[in-house]
Amino acid sequence: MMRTRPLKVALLGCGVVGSEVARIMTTHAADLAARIGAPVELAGVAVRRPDRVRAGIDPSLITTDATALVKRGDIDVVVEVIGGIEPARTLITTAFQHGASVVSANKALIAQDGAALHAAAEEQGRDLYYEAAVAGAIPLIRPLRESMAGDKVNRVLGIVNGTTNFILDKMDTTGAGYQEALDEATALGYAEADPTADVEGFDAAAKAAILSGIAFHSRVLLDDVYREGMTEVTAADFASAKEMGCTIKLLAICERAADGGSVTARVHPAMIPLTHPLASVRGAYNAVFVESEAAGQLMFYGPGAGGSPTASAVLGDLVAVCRNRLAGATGPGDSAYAALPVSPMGEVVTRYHISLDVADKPGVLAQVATVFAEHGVSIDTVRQQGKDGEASLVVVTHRASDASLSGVVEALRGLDTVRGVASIMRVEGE
Ligand SMILES: NC(=O)C1=CN([C@@H]2O[C@H](COP(=O)(O)OP(=O)(O)OC[C@H]3O[C@@H](n4cnc5c(N)ncnc54)[C@H](O)[C@@H]3O)[C@@H](O)[C@H]2O)C=CC1
Ligand SMILES: N[C@@H](CC=O)C(=O)O
Ligand code: NA
Repeated sequence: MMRTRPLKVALLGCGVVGSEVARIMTTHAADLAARIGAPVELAGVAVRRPDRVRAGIDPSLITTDATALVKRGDIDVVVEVIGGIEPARTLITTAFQHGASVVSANKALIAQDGAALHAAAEEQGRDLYYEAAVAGAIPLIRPLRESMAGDKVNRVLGIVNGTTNFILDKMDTTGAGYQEALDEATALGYAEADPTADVEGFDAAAKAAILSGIAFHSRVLLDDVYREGMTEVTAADFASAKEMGCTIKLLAICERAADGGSVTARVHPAMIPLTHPLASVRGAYNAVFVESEAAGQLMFYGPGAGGSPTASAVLGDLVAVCRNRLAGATGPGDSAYAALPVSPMGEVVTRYHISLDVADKPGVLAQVATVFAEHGVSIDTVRQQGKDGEASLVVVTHRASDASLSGVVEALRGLDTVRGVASIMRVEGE
């Protein structure tokens, strides 16, 4: 039966995502009410620039005082789409204290303060949902938290940042320059307020921390995630990748150690074979593989960024949280009981593609090969191209630990015949 008294929603932030949340709430009001069992009313919209024209939003709902809005006491759900750590963190905490549940898209905040925010929600008997925070529209948090709650996840691997995938895709397929592609991604609403978060891998690392925590029922913080961005990926790297039948993607990889006693989480560019499903993930799309003991391999794919796709995930959470409120219940909260430690990057084992500038003279190849052998790193293939006394040497290794590879690189830099290490890239997905 439909309840007549509406559930009241406060929207914090009305930018790329917030404006789409407001639009869908208005245009789909009747369907949302039918699905929830009560009307959902936009009761206030906190913005920074009140003079801006906001189509479809009653101007009387607009306020610049987000704190007063979350303190009103009659708000059932606060939707936080401001982004950043403060004032978002204080506003969410205040919302719980004043009886509201919270839906957020804020991966930076959840990765940093998720445990404290979950505790605040639990203390007040309220919900904290954030499906939009990881991989935009793709249902990933709830499948991991709920659908897979009876299974044992061993690995989560994928593309979780739309902006960088958009840029890398453009660089690879159209030869576009980095800045040009980034400007386009920003104009399309994919990039963070400060796109450094995207291109330097902080956004993907926040998502990897959230995913690892949920997948492995452990506390994984942003600082636990090894991070390399994609700003140093060059056209030459794409050319090398092509020669190997690969392309380059910024990947997030969260793994349980073989002995089950620890986990690792990392974000870095990697070469992947063109035949791998991740290679055909284009534009701002994301795709994530989840490997678990009972289910085997699952793939989640869809739009990872953009106002409307992200609003879809926010609205899904809003419906879930509203249903919980009507039932007088809360959804599943934080789960970190396994408390698995996070191992350092040195223990990660994978393959490497190393490009060296070397002197083009007899014995260099043997010298280089000896360095690899001395560090226990086995070589898969070597390709050499010589020109005017200089040569480039491309070495692809078998699986080796990151610590061993670092030892190799340091030793190579010490060789007179090695003029420079032009690039080092991990090779995944084989
Ligand atoms: N744009 C996207 O594709 C996605 C964004 N997200 C997340 O969603 C959140 C919002 O992102 P966007 O909408 O893209 O950002 P945006 O920058 O377009 O919108 C944020 C809005 O919040 C407003 N704001 C800032 N401080 C405020 C305050 N104290 N009170 C009221 N309003 C305030 C800003 O003026 C801006 O209009 C971020 O946490 C972001 O990481 C998550 C997934 C995808
Ligand atoms: N800036 C982010 C937005 C979605 O999370 C991205 O590009 O993926
Ligand atoms: Na999602």
